[in-house]
Amino acid sequence: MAEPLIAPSILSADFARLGAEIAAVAQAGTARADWVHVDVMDAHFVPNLTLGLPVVQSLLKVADIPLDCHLMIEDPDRWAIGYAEAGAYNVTVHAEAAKDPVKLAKDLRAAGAKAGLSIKPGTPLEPWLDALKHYDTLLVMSVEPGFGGQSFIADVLEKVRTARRLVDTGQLKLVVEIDGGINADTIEQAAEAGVDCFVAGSAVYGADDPGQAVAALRAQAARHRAG
Ligand SMILES: O=C(CO)[C@H](O)[C@H](O)COP(=O)(O)O
Ligand SMILES: [Fe+2]
Repeated sequence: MAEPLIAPSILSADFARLGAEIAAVAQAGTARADWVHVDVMDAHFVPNLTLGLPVVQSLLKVADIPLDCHLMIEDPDRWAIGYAEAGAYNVTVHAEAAKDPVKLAKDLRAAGAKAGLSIKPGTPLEPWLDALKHYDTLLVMSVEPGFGGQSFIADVLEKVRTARRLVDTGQLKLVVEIDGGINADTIEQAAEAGVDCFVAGSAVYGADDPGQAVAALRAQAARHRAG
């Protein structure tokens, strides 16, 4: 299996210095993150409000690293395409909010982005397996979406194991990503279950040295990868 991917979430970064906070995990070397995770929340699909397309467009001008946009919004069928057209590397929409997930994935890919589908902790994987054939990433939420710094919900690892099996047997071709409560205490069980990409917000931006936290999490995940 390829090296684990680490995607720091800027939800826990200083919003007054987002460019510098991204640069802190984009230095060359082992401290460089693979993607930077951007949590877009609209105060409707989730109770919290963060940032939207104008901020992402500005970040894309200064960020020297792929942006992984996690859209926790109502009506992604209407709004997600803007993030792809702006140049986001991966655009993830929620299965619970998408009206036509297959068309959405095709549109995101046609606009040049990778397409991601996310499921909340209580959402089963099975109903989405056909749609996932059109997606590049599956984002398994391991906290209820809306806030950083919550505790990891280990029950979701069963969905990760199923997705890993389907990828390893060639039935799906996507990156298995996990989001919520990932830190030095939880990353090993997620790695053992078969996660490819680990989102970490508070564990990276709450650390004294965010780059060092990226390197440490990646090394820890690599030692515990499945397969
Ligand atoms: O999507 C999210 C919350 O809805 C965040 O990406 C996630 O919670 C990251 O923060 P932490 O690692 O602190 O849990
Ligand atoms: Fe997220």
